Amino acid sequence: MIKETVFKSFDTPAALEQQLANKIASQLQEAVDARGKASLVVSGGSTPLKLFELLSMKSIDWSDVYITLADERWVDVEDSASNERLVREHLLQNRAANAKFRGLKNMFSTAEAGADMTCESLSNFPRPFDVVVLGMGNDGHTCSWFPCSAELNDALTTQALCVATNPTTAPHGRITLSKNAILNSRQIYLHLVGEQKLSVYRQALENDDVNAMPIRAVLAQRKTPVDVFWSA
Ligand SMILES: O=C1O[C@H](COP(=O)(O)O)[C@@H](O)[C@H](O)[C@H]1O
Repeated sequence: MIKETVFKSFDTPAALEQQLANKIASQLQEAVDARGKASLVVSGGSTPLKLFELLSMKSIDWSDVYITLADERWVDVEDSASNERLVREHLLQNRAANAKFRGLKNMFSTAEAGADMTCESLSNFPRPFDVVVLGMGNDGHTCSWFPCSAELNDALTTQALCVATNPTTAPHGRITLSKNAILNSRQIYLHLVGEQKLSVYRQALENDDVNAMPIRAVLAQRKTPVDVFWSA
């Protein structure tokens, strides 16, 4: 059984997004005030779009904020499946247009071939990350740590910043930040919407088998605070 830490429940996605955007913005600004720069790691998928839009309108020193992704599908950055495209269209706009974004995809034809360059490009990114926003799939994956992928163990154990993965139950080769990279952060938020995600989350708390549900690698650790934000 994994002991739950902070779980915040909201009646609507809009109420959640409002509060989470406020928290993230104030933590980023505090980081800028304390250290001159801040770093934010965001996830892709369908859940965070409205959050991105709210965040993009916050009045903080965006030119001192560095943003990257928790994972990326190895597709063209214009592709509808690209997480970078989502970030460019929904987050790097309004006031946040001044943020410094570093994507994970590069010119190599596969994630395996491009992984070293992606790790290298993140090597001088401000760390520990100030804020990491994770999502979770209905199979218990987070980032691109898929239960089905042969590279899961590598993603959960390597000291490298990122790893190429090839999920068999989801489309596209991918690049993902490693567990060590994700946990080297000051605050992690897990952003969940809907009853199905709640039920998957509750199931994840039942035991600590990370191979079955990789989100457990985040939920079971106590090194980095994890606040779960869930809305109906
Ligand atoms: O494949 C992915 O899925 C998860 C969850 O996505 P959602 O559509 O259910 O919000 C996401 O967190 C991850 O970044 C993405 O690449």
